[in-house]
Amino acid sequence: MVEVSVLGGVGYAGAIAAQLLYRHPFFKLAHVTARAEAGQRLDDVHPRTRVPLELEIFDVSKHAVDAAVVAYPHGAAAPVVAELRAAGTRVVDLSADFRLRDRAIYDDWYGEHKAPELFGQGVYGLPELTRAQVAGADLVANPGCYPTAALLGLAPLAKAGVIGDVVIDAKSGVSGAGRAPTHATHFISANENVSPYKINGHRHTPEIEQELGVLGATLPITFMPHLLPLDQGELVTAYVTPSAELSEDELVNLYDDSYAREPFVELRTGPVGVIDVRDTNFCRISWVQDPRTGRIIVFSAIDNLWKGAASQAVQNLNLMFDRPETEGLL
Ligand SMILES: NC(=O)C1=CN([C@@H]2O[C@H](COP(=O)(O)OP(=O)(O)OC[C@H]3O[C@@H](n4cnc5c(N)ncnc54)[C@H](OP(=O)(O)O)[C@@H]3O)[C@@H](O)[C@H]2O)C=CC1
Ligand SMILES: CC(=O)N[C@@H](CCC(=O)OP(=O)(O)O)C(=O)O
Repeated sequence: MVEVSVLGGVGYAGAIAAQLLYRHPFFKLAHVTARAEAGQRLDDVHPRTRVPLELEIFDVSKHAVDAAVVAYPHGAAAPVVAELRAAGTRVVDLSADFRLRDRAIYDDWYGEHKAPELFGQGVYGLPELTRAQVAGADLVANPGCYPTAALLGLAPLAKAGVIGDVVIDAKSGVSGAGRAPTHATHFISANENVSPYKINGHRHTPEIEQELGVLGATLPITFMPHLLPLDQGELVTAYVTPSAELSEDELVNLYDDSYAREPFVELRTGPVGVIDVRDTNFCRISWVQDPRTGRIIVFSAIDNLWKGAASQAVQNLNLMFDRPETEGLL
């Protein structure tokens, strides 16, 4: 029995990670931590999780079990991940603290790194692209929600070296912003509204550029997020100007070669919607080619809290512990 602690279990992503691990046939959810709500049960704070465990204040001597899912905000995660790693615990970190490989870029977007000795040691945990590295990793950096959807949608084109230029239009439900409400995420601001945000630059831009670069597409991207009046769900529409002409058959082959055998990628024709992947680890992808401009328009839908965060963390844990990748997720 492999024991797992979930840190930050009252956050939106942490609560779902705990919910999935509590019912997982292989892992044992040993501890769920929180600060202000310690002493309460998780299912009192988040009834839908149906996890009757008492929330505990983090204590590395108790909570450094076989593995941990750290669901803290970036900045807060790094020092705790360092403590867990020093105790030998294998970690999936949901924050951005170990996703980037260029320290200057991290510091620019997030501020000074709080565990510099571990910087760059996280394996980027997008299993469809980095499965082999995740399997042997002790520290997995779970991707951001927008990068998950954008990279899965674009990877076949990036690997084929045919992205000349790309504009990524992205939309997310409000849970993407976490549990603490702000003026922008308050019901009164978000309801009946669709609005772009972080219009002068979003920190997922360098993350997407980094991972597209790993796939062979090194280029500056345009990325623009929007807030939707939904609780969960995320849709990316990527407008790709190809650097080479591609026939319909070639495009079909590129996407089939990448994803035909992927358990959590659903290739579709026609429009995709976030409701179709709600509360699942699936990413639904479709594309069209505009015959007038030649642009390839790729659609990619995920649940930001699931494939964009918590269920992807469990997919990564499955790989790290040599379990069937879909265990506890279908
Ligand atoms: N929401 C999403 O769609 C996605 C989130 N992520 C990432 O996952 C992580 C968790 O996100 P999410 O669940 O949305 O966030 P939330 O804000 O909902 O939850 C974060 C939790 O972390 C705890 N926390 C906050 N600050 C600190 C701190 N300084 N020290 C210790 N604990 C702290 C809080 O617990 P307490 O209340 O007990 O203090 C809080 O409940 C973040 O890094 C986020 O960027 C990644 C992809 C998608
Ligand atoms: C709607 C909304 O606000 N979404 C969040 C993305 C959440 C996410 O993926 O977070 P990290 O990369 O920080 O882990 C945002 O745009 O900041």
